[in-house]
Amino acid sequence: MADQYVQTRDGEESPRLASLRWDELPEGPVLILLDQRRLPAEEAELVCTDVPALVQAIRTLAVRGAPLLGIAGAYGVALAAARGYDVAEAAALLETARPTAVNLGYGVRRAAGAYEEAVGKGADAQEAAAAVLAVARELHREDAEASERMAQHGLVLLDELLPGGSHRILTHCNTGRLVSGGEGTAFAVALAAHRTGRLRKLWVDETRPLLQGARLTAYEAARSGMSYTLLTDNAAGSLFVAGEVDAVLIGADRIAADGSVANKVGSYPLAVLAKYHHVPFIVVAPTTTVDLGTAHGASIEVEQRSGREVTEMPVSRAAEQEAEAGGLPLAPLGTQAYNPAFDVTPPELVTAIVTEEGTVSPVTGAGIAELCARLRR
Ligand SMILES: CSC[C@H]1O[C@H](OP(=O)(O)O)[C@H](O)[C@@H]1O
Repeated sequence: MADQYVQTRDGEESPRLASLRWDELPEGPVLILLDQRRLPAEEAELVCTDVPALVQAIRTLAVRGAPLLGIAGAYGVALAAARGYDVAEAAALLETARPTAVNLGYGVRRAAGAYEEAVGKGADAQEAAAAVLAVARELHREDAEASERMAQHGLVLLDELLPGGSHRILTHCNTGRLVSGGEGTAFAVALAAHRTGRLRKLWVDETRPLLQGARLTAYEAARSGMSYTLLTDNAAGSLFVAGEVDAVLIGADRIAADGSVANKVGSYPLAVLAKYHHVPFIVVAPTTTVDLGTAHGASIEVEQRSGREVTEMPVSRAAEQEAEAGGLPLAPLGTQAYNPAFDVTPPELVTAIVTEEGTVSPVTGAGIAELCARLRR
């Protein structure tokens, strides 16, 4: 499917696009991805028939976003099992495709564990593959349910923090349906506010260099009929000065045990601005993003990406030409660029962390631990 992007009629939500789906074709099982590199100009699908193709899709952000990476990783293990590839090898490849989002490793290990358990109980290859697919589908469903619960917890928090019920929310990167089994994380809260008449404006940071905000969040906001305005990342400060931001809502890729939050680069400066201007800075993430095994934010590995993402503007071209061709130069040839994909916000700058299990505020290690303890009850 390569439909041209359609503008949503005001007030109507366009049908939900599946960011990822499993299918059984005559030639075998496949994982079909909505290629997020081509949005918003083109709703193109990417059909993955093996794990290397899925790893490449993850590395190039054809499929992206912490919760969806966990789901994609689990389906990748299911694809390996269903096609008779070495599952342990596939899991190792998938788990290391991108380093920062903890969800990826969680989804892969949960699926690979189901395979090992099935084989250990005497399952044959087909039965073991079915067990893995069942876990991938369970993870997909759990994330959709988590998304709904985060939206409700987020609405309650906004009502508490912002009486009056007409919110101007600034968001960064993309945290909607395109990164989730459901309606997303931070964007799901904004969507719930929109649906209940509480959203006055969604301010959308473009999110350089890959423009997840301009290309994806604006696309999702348009399809949802929201009132939204795009801004360059460096314009956010003047919005705070103008008193135009009631709250910041962002997602997360990894939350350390002390409450430090790794998220798309540019999140930390927003947290500092929010603190200075006494604006709530709210992180929305499922508990699959919490990593008690990482004690502090300083221990989170921040993915460093190619400088070409900064020095070149991708030029839309047929997917098969994507790999070798360069983009439109934005800097002199040979310019070196610093391109961390994420930054880390310390807990003292975070007003609250909203998860499907409830909200942690103030954000402390003890609060994070208590939240995770609820999971084990
Ligand atoms: C729902 S959290 C999504 C999270 O993932 C994004 O990173 P990327 O686009 O590189 O996968 C960004 O950090 C978002 O907050």
